[in-house]
Amino acid sequence: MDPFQLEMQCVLSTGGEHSRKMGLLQLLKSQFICHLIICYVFLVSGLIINLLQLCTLPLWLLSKQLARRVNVRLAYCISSQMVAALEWWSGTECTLYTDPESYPLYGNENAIVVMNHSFEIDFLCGWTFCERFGVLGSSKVLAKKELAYVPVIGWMWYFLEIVFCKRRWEEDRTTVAHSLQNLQDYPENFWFLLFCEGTRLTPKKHQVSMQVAESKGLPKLKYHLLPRTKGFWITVQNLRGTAAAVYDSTLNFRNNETPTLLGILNGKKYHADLYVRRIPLELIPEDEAECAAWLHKLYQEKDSFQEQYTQTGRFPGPIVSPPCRPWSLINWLFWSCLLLYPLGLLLAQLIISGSILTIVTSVALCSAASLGVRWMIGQTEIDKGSNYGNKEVPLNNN
Ligand SMILES: CCCCC/C=C\C/C=C\CCCCCCCC(=O)SCCNC(=O)CCNC(=O)[C@H](O)C(C)(C)COP(=O)(O)OP(=O)(O)OC[C@H]1O[C@@H](n2cnc3c(N)ncnc32)[C@H](O)[C@@H]1OP(=O)(O)O
Ligand SMILES: CCCCCCCCCCCCCCCCCC(=O)OC[C@@H](O)COP(=O)(O)O
Repeated sequence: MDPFQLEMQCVLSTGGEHSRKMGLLQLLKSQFICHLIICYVFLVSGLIINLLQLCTLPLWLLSKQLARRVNVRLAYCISSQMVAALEWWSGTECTLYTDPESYPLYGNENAIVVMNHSFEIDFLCGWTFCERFGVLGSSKVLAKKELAYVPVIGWMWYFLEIVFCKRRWEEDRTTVAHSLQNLQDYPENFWFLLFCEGTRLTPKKHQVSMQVAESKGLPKLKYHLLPRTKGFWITVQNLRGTAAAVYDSTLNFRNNETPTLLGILNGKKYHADLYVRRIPLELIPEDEAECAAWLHKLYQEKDSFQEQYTQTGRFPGPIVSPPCRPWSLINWLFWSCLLLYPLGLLLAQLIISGSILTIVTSVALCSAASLGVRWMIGQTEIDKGSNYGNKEVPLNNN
C-alpha cells in the first residue's frame, strides 16, 4: 500500500472512529432518560425560581430598582437553561451578519428588536444572542396574553414586567402603552422583541395576509406576513428616549432546516443565520401613518434579504459573530448538581421502601410532570398555533 493510500486509510479510519463517537453521542442525546433529566432540572429549578421571584414582592415596596435587578438575575437562571440546551446540548450554530460599526453598541443600549416570526425556535435564537451580548436576563417581548399562564416561563415574565397583549387593538392600545411606559426607568439594558407579523407564518395565514395586502394596494411579501403596524407604532412612540435604536433582525436556517424545540432536546444540530441592521430611532417617523408606511417598507426589505438568502445561502454584509459564553452551561450544571442529588436519594428510598403505593404515586407524579412539560413544549409548535390571522377580520378569540 503506497503512502498516499496509507494516509487516506488513516484519515478514513480516524474519520470512521470520529464518526462512530459522534454517532454514539447522538444516540445518547436521543435517549428519553436524558430528556427527563433536562426537563426535570428545568421544571423544578424554574418553579423554585418562580417562588423566589414571588418572595421579592415585598422588596418592590422598598426598592423597585433593586427588585428589578434581582429578578433579572433570577430570570437568567431559567432562560439560560434553554440557551444552554441550544448552544451546548444541540450544538446549534448561530451566525451573526451585521455592520462591524454597530457591533460595539449591542448589549450597551436599550433596543427594539423587530424579527420575522417563521420558526418554532426563533425566540431561542434571539435569546442566544441576548446571552452573548449580556442582556438575556432583562430581555423583553410583546407577547400574547396566553403565554402569561405557561408555568416557569410565563410566570417568570410577570416579574420581568413583560408586555402582554390580547391581539385586540381596542383593548391593547391602553394596556400596551402603559406597560411600555413602565419600562422607561428600567435599571438594566434590555432588548424589546417585537414579532410584527403577530403570529407564526403558515401557508394559510400567508394567503389571507396577502389578500389583505392586495386590498390595501401594498406589495405582496413572499417570506413574511403583512406586519401589524399599530403595535410597532405604539412601541416606538412609548420607548422613544428609552430605546436608542431598532435592531431589524432577519433570521433563517441553512439547508431549509425546520428546527423544533423537541429537535433541540434530542440534540439535533441546526444552523441559524441572523442578519441585524441597527436603525437609530430618530429615523423612524412619529406620525402613525408614516410609521406604518415605514414598517411596510422595512418588511419589503426583509423579504428581499430572505430572497437573497434563498438564492445564495448568505445575508448581506460581513459575519461578526459573538462567541459563546460559558455561563449558561455553568448555570445548568449548578442546578443539575443541586437537584439531581436529592432525586437520587429519593429514588434510592423508593426502591428500598418497596412500597407499591409510594412507587405508584411517584410514577403518577412523573407522568403528570412529563405531560405538563410536553404541553409547554407544545406552546412553541406552529401546528398547535392559534387561529389568529387565519381570517381577514380580527377574531374575538386569538
Ligand atoms: C438580536 C435578536 C435578539 C432578539 C431577542 C430579544 C428578546 C427575546 C425575548 C424574549 C423571547 C420571547 C419569546 C416569546 C415570543 C412570543 C411572541 C408572541 O406572543 S407574538 C404574538 C403577540 N405579538 C404581536 O401580536 C405583535 C404584533 N401585533 C401588533 O403589534 C398588533 O398591532 C396588536 C398591538 C397586537 C393589536 O392586534 P390587532 O390584531 O388588533 O392588530 P391590528 O389592529 O394591527 O390588526 C389589524 C390591522 O392589520 C391588518 N392585517 C394584516 N393582516 C391581517 C390579517 N390576516 N387579518 C386581519 N387584519 C390584518 C388589517 O388590515 C389592519 O390594518 P390597519 O392597521 O391598517 O387597520
Ligand atoms: C430545551 C431546554 C429545556 C426544555 C425543557 C422544557 C421546556 C419547556 C419550554 C416551554 C417554553 C415556552 C416558551 C414560550 C415561547 C413561545 C414562543 C412563541 O413563538 O409563541 C407563539 C406566539 O409568538 C404566536 O403564537 P401563534 O399565534 O403563532 O400560535
